[in-house]
Amino acid sequence: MAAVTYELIKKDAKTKARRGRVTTPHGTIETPVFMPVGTAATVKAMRPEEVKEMGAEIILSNTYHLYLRPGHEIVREAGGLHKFMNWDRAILTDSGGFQVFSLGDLRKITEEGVEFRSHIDGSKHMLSPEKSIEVQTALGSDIMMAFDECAPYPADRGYVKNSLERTTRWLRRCKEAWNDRENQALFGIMQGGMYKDLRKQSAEEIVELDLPGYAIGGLSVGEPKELMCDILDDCVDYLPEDKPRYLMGVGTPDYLFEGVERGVDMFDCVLPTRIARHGMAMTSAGKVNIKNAKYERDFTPLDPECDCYTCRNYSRAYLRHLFKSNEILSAMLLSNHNLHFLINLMRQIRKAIEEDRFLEFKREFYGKYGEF
Ligand SMILES: CNc1nc2c(CC[C@H]3O[C@@H](OC)[C@H](O)[C@@H]3OC)c3nc(N)[nH]c(=O)c3cc2[nH]1
Ligand SMILES: [Zn+2]
Repeated sequence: MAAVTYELIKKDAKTKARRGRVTTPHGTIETPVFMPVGTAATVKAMRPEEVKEMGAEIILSNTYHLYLRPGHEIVREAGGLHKFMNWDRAILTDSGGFQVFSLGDLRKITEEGVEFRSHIDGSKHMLSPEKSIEVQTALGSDIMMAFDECAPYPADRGYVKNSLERTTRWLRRCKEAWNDRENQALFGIMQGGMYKDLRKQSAEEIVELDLPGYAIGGLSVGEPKELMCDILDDCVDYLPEDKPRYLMGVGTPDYLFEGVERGVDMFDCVLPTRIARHGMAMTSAGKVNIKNAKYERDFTPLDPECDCYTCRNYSRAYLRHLFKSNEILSAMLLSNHNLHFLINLMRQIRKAIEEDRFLEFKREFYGKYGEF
């Protein structure tokens, strides 16, 4: 029995949006889904009970960060990531490919893998397909991402073609190193930059390996939104209909709608918790910078349409006070709200697809949310 399976429940009548369910060894995931990011084995400022209470069925963590600190052997000795971080639902781990290119002090890419210096202490390391799978096996995540190169944007066609072909060779090596297939799934990652023919080539090469799920990588890397949507218009369809499709690093509400509309099932983004720590909230009436002086005597909830713990118990004036006073509770309360907001938005999107009113819901949301 494969570790991860996908069931298509309903397709939207007017768009490629689809409602589905992913089954994993640590429970099922209703899709489309927004996955909270827990890079260093914690969803920042949140206790697992709170993340569970808001309805999250899967969270993400990161090979690059956990390999460098505390080290995957320590997590293995702790009984794996689920035990270590007290999270008994599903976990997806990224392979480290993206972080090596965006965080580490990049030394060089070879056919073998990538040599880099740790962003923590400058020590030298090598991540390869085999090493990435070894680390993710030690972490015990339900879904392991293949070790890939996320091509930079912009990048010329020749570079992108060579890079995607190496990523495919790395994926074959990841599949060779993938052993516990009953308990851990391996997802391939499509690359190909902003070149539709290269996206098709990458998709054909990775789908040939018949993996349990596939991600669309190499996007949300600084390209204009229109360009990302244009690429997605075609490349989602290059992936099989009976497997989950994960768009990596996406995103804010508008990007979630655009991705769902084009048939994407899974999303992740660090923004909800990252902007929360700077006092920026996502609300049904658009973004709110709670540090703004206009909230000094505003004793109404952050978002009157939100039923999260923060909106039920605290006022904007109090949240502003916490941020102005640099209180730790500020990050906790606003992270809770922002995650709840996105998880709740996906719940409403799933319901809209079930009721064949996805486009109407999207228009209604855009009308209220204002500028993104
Ligand atoms: C933000 N835009 C973006 N993120 C991306 C990530 C990291 C997500 C991962 O990195 C962390 O957030 C930066 C999250 O923890 C997430 O974990 C899975 C990608 N990872 C891989 N392996 N390949 C890609 O092509 C890729 C593209 C991305 N575009
Ligand atoms: Zn709220």
